[in-house]
Amino acid sequence: MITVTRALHFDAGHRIPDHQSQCRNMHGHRYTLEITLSGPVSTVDGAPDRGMVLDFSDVKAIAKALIVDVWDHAFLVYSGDTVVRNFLDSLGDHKTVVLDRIPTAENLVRIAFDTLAAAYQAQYGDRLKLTHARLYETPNCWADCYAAT
Ligand SMILES: Nc1nc2c(c(=O)[nH]1)N=C([C@H](O)[C@H](O)COP(=O)(O)OP(=O)(O)OP(=O)(O)O)CN2
Ligand SMILES: [Zn+2]
Repeated sequence: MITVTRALHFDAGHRIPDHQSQCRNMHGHRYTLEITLSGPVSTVDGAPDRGMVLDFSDVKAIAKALIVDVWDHAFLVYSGDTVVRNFLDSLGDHKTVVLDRIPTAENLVRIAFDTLAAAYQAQYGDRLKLTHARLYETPNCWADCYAAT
């Protein structure tokens, strides 16, 4: 089995409301999301994806539509973070994404993985499997989510 990995980048704001240190402040990151799919390499004569598991641009298309375009230049806020939600609401036309969990790297990569696993499955069936997603919050800090085996 071969895997292919595509990296995508986006900028977003967040805060960790109960954090003991500086991450309780509203701040932003340039996130990197890495998507890894596994599957057989196409051997279909004349097929545009011959020799590929999946064209990198097709890996990108779904992740861009469902995660990057939704989170890019948004503020990712926990639904229970009432004070910040009220502030963001007061701004009117602001790109805010309300999440059902605190926007740590761990929770964000889980949301991304679950969203994308369902989408790749819907598009490509059992031919491909999302096996791994990695989300970098900073160049030094990231979280991984793996498919259940
Ligand atoms: N397990 C987690 N720990 C932390 C998370 C997280 O999502 N999961 N998030 C943060 C902060 O939001 C921030 O992203 C990390 O800041 P920091 O530790 O400062 O990361 P840097 O790469 O900038 O490290 P420096 O030492 O400042 O260079 C905190 N913890
Ligand atoms: Zn942060």
